[in-house]
Amino acid sequence: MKKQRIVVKIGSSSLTNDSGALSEQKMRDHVEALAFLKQQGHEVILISSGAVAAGFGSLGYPTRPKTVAGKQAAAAVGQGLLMQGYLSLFSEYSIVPAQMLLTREDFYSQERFRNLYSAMSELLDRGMLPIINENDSVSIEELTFGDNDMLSALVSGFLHANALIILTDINGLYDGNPTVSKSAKKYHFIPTVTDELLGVAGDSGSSVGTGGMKSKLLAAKKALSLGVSVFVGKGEGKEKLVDMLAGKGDGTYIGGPFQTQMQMKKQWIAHHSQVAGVIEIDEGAEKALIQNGKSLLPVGITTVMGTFNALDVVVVRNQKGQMIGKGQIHYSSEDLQKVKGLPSEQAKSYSINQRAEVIHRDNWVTVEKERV
Ligand SMILES: Nc1ncnc2c1ncn2[C@@H]1O[C@H](COP(=O)(O)OP(=O)(O)O)[C@@H](O)[C@H]1O
Ligand SMILES: N[C@@H](CCC(=O)OP(=O)(O)O)C(=O)O
Repeated sequence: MKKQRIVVKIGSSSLTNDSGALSEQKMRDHVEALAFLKQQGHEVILISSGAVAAGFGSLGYPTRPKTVAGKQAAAAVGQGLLMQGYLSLFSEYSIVPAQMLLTREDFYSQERFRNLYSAMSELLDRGMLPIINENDSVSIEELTFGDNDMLSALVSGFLHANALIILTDINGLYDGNPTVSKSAKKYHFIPTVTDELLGVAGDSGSSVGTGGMKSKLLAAKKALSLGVSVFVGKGEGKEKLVDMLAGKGDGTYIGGPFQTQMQMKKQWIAHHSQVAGVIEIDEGAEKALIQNGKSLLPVGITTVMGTFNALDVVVVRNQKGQMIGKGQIHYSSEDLQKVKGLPSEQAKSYSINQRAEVIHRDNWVTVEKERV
């Protein structure tokens, strides 16, 4: 099989024993399978939960803490224990893990996003095995991922992974929560994530997991939109991940292998950037952007709303007030107010790169029309 880039996410429930503490036996099983996958020549990125589960006992909590401070303290203790476990187990295969702790903000800023990409590429080029978790002990509550499902989807998208494997304590998605309904039936393959499927996916069944099957499906939906197919399930033994990759896994396959990959920058513009303002364009400019695949020029701009800097991302709407896309802009709002409606020759000295385009076609993403 051709060398592939595989992101594997392991949930807390698949790393802990009945009392909620880290299970060395479970970790050993995962590490053996990850090492085997890597030995087949694939690039492997691990998203591992388990920091809170690993740490709460040492802090004297009887169960997984519910408060933010409690979880952050537990993660601060547990992340070290988790990595200690991985370092020692991977050393048996001469694999060097590299810890990366991320927050949601790392996906908002293009500079951080770019840095993250370079660091990750360097690690992979040098044969390391990145192990990613949310930076729980510093994450601000409103900005947390909460569980690592969405984080794994975003990472697999921006790394253009060939597959995202989400390992959990259940062998896939059922048409009802199987811990509640014994007659629930398993889906082996779903081409896409519909609202109906989201309706049957419930919360976590365990005291250590967060988000349950619902958050896995939401993550799968995001991964599919970023061009990555997903598997959700469980397994045991050295060959479990290789089997999952080969379509022989015990779980649910979501999407297919033929999803198109968006360019990294467009992906960032479409899904991770924060919108800083709105501009309105005339009909000629709309046609040039949408139908002719051209860049947006100052002459087509009719209205500028909000305060933004050059290189921020803005929403573009048409004369009917419909959002038609998003793009990275080459003028600040102040300068765009001055040059809107002007010919390119007169406008270009105000742009960040002295070129006339307001949004270059390479930095433009068309979206389905919606009202803004
Ligand atoms: N429709 C469903 N199909 C399968 N599992 C479901 C469903 N609805 C809820 N669940 C629950 O989701 C749990 C897995 O999620 P979670 O506990 O968050 O795991 P993890 O720690 O791996 O992220 C399962 O153990 C199961 O109880
Ligand atoms: N970042 C947290 C993950 C929280 C969590 O429980 O996530 P998950 O088990 O993936 O549903 C940790 O390491 O404990």
